[in-house]
Amino acid sequence: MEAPKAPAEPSWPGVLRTKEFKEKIKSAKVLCVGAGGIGCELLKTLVCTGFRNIEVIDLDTIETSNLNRQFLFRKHHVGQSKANTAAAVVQGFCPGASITPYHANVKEGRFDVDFFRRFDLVLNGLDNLEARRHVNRLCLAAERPLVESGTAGYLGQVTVHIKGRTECFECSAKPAPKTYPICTLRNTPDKPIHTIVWAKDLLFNRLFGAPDAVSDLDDQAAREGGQPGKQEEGDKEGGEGKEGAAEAGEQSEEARAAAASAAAAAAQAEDPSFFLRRDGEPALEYAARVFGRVYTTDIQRLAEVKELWEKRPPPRALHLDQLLPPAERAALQAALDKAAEAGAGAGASACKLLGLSNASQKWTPGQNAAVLLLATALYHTVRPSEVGSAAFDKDDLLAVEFVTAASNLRSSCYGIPEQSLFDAKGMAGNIIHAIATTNAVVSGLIVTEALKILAGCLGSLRNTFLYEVPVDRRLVVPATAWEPRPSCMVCGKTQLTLRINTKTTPLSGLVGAVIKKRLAVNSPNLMCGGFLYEEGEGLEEDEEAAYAALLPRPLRDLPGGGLGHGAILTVQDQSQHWGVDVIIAHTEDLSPDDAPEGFILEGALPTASAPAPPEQDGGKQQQQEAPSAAAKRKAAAAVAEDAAGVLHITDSDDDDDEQEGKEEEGQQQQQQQQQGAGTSVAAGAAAATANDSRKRPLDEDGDGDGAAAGGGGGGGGGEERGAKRAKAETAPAPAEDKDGCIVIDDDEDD
Ligand SMILES: Nc1ncnc2c1ncn2[C@@H]1O[C@H](COP(=O)(O)OP(=O)(O)OP(=O)(O)O)[C@@H](O)[C@H]1O
Ligand SMILES: [Zn+2]
Repeated sequence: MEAPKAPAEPSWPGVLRTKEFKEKIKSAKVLCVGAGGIGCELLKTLVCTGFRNIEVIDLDTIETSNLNRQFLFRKHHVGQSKANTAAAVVQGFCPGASITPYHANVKEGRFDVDFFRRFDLVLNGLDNLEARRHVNRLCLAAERPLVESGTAGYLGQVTVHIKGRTECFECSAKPAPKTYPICTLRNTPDKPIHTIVWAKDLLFNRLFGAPDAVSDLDDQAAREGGQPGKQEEGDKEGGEGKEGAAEAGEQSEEARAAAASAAAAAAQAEDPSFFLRRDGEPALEYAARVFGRVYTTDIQRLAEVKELWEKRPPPRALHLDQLLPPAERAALQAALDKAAEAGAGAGASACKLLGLSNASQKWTPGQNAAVLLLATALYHTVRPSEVGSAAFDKDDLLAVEFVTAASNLRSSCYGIPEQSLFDAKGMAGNIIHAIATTNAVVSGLIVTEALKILAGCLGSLRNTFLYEVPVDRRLVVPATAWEPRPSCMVCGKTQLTLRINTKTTPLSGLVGAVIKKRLAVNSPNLMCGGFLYEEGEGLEEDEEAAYAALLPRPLRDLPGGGLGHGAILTVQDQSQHWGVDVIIAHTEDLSPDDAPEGFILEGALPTASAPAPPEQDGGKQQQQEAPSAAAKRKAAAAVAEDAAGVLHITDSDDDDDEQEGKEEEGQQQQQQQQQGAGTSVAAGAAAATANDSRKRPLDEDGDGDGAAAGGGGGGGGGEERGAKRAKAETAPAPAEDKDGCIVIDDDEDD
């Protein structure tokens, strides 16, 4: 008799019950990148599942604000390395495990392809695109499977990336950096986010940041008279401000012309040294001088540019003496002296000194002025070494106080509603308040997919999405893991086209905005004919100097024939084992609306134009995924199948219309909530900076699956993928327990 054919793959989830597989879990080597909200849950879930060889990388230290959800950390850990602490704590409750921590950036050279090859699985719990893209490239180079994850409030997702079998992380387009028209930020703000971005990116940097930190915003405005500028927010590296994206390109020609005259007027009056504290100048007097310039004279000058105010009221200047009479300013001096005596240092807080203890209560204009003055003076008095190099950090209380007060004062000039410290912090830091349960569910899903990979059950792999209100009655929606996209610039073969003005764009612009930010290249190596430019470890000093000297030169005037129209630039990154060819297309007619970043990169990439806020994308995605009634029935069964061993949240019977109506209503509300929320997941393809509880769902753009606006490159392909996501499969449902949960029978089968 012929022997029955062995199944190509072990059966899922049955394989979980075998002794061999349990041994396999025990000996598997796992790399976790990130020990934050998802990472803490993940480490715990891994050891509870039986994994015993884990290495974890995280560059950060523990903040008080992490403690509400990063449950491995306690108050006494604040300030310590997340990786080291997480490893020690997990080791504490699972002494049999070997947990190796690295308090480091995953982009460091030591985490190279050989490092990645040591692992069976790579699991990401990161919060920014740049690091995610870097890990993706290393996993491809090392041929190691990657399970990616992201959460934002109640939203979350887990995706599986196996070279040659499923999409790589970069097959789907990711969001382009959000842009705000600079003329709006500088001259005509009309939303709280505009004044917050102005306070954070312009005024904060101008007073406390590195000398070049603000030049992007200032120079560009002066040069171009209001061309939209980049605005990247979010995590350490990137993020997104929700309202900005939709605004890029809102400006009419007239508004731009008016902005040009305003910018020219401002540029004329501009003397950067004005904002520096003079020798011997008392800190509070300096702060008052800045106040007078920013909120009195600058506003008065702007109000006089008539063209700007044809369709809106002009701003009203503020006068410090009216807001803060001299007696009150004297009290500020006493508070400042007290802080200096106490050696307040990094913990200095203007609010504490002023008794403003309720972070949810809006301040009066006088209180805003007091906070602004005191925060500025505190920087100079108790944190002087940081002046000239500070960068805004949402976890730095003094920085948040300064930004809140500075933006509120500007808002009151323009009749924009002021914000509480709590809300301003959320907007400045692009915070979506993290939900511990979402992180826990996501970590469970990561481990589920990791187990399937380890077991070789590749046919059972799923990308899974968590929603805030049921989509088709489901909060957890699985989809078959998508195939790689042949045109992907990372795992496939594609050439990109870069439309850029090669006469006026310097090499520094190409390297910074295109190569590093847009392409997420870590250590660029650029070649074209006789032209060569390199960065990274191992360069001699004279080489570094020679390359640095090329940076200010316009592209087409570079040595070796230049980077003019038709040139093919080969971009390589040794640290990522990755490269791509970029065809240069010279163009002089890029409008700020079409190319807010000053260039257009085409190919298998998102375009920079009109990126949609993730919240909106989330909504669109849900709409697009709303399947037909037949698909719904299938989907219910698919959930049952896919949820085996994971979660089962909804029943599949009683298919009544009333319920459907409620769900639709719920979805609409969810979309509205997401679109209208005062906080946002940061976008920022390369930048990104989505800090926070600022969790980013990886598909925040949504355009990779044809759902979102601005998805460049593969429209048709995108739709197909969207359809795939919605596609459900049928299979017999495993038995449920009385709570509707499907549980794995954990009995030994021997
Ligand atoms: N390049 C990187 N290398 C190593 N770790 C990184 C890198 N980028 C981000 N991380 C880590 O990924 C983790 C992401 O976790 P999470 O999103 O919870 O952020 P968080 O900073 O802990 O939270 P919050 O932003 O709300 O304060 C962080 O601990 C962060 O330090
Ligand atoms: Zn790819």
